[in-house]
Amino acid sequence: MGSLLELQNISYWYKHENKKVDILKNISVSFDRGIFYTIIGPSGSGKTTFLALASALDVPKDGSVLYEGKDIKKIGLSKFRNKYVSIVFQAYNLLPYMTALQNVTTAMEITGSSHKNKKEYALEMLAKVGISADQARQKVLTLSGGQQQRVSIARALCCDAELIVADEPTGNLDETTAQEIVGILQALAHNEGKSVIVVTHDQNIAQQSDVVVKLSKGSFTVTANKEAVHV
Ligand SMILES: Nc1ncnc2c1ncn2[C@@H]1O[C@H](COP(=O)(O)OP(=O)(O)OP(=O)(O)O)[C@@H](O)[C@H]1O
Repeated sequence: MGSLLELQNISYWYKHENKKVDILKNISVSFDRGIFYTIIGPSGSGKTTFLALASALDVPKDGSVLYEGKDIKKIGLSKFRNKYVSIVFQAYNLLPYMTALQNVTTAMEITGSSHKNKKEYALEMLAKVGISADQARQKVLTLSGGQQQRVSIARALCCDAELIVADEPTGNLDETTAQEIVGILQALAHNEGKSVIVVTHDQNIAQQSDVVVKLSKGSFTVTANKEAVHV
């Protein structure tokens, strides 16, 4: 089976005072199901830009992004964003005055989820990431940072995308809670066959991932932490 997501000869640059500033130069990386990837690199190395291209929040200046071998432009960028990829943000991006459950069911409605009983499925996804039925009925404002990030992961799961991308998902959390969130993301890859791509500054998280993509000065290196993983 081919890769789930493939970035082919991707380049990205910004224009700054009429000069071209290269951020990513001719990068090719593939992402497979069942693998937990981390993207690391110094501040400004283009990690967030990379994730934005992988999740169609932006388009590369050069090169293409393929999903199951098909150019995501052909799939349609908004359809790809809605149906094929789920994004977890550092700042959770939940609707604060809604309950955890409403946050998840609202996302299911927006993405046109085909689940018949949305509430039941949302509760199941929330339970999977450690949010009880009681907590699910609380306004997210009243939940801790770690609980809010769990809710945002449950929201990411509810649209059944095989590809989950996360930008510094543990950036606002203490070490213990961060480790729990990493455990959840790891389990999604290893037990549920998702392709999980996490941008992080944290070396400890990178060490726990299966494959590390390191960005530096526009170029990149890919290292497998596990011998069984081909890169
Ligand atoms: N809209 C923009 N216009 C010009 N330059 C930009 C723009 N957005 C980002 N950049 C620059 O592109 C570079 C890469 O940014 P990016 O956010 O992808 O890096 P990063 O590795 O995620 O950084 P950090 O770890 O600090 O979040 C940075 O130098 C940033 O200043």
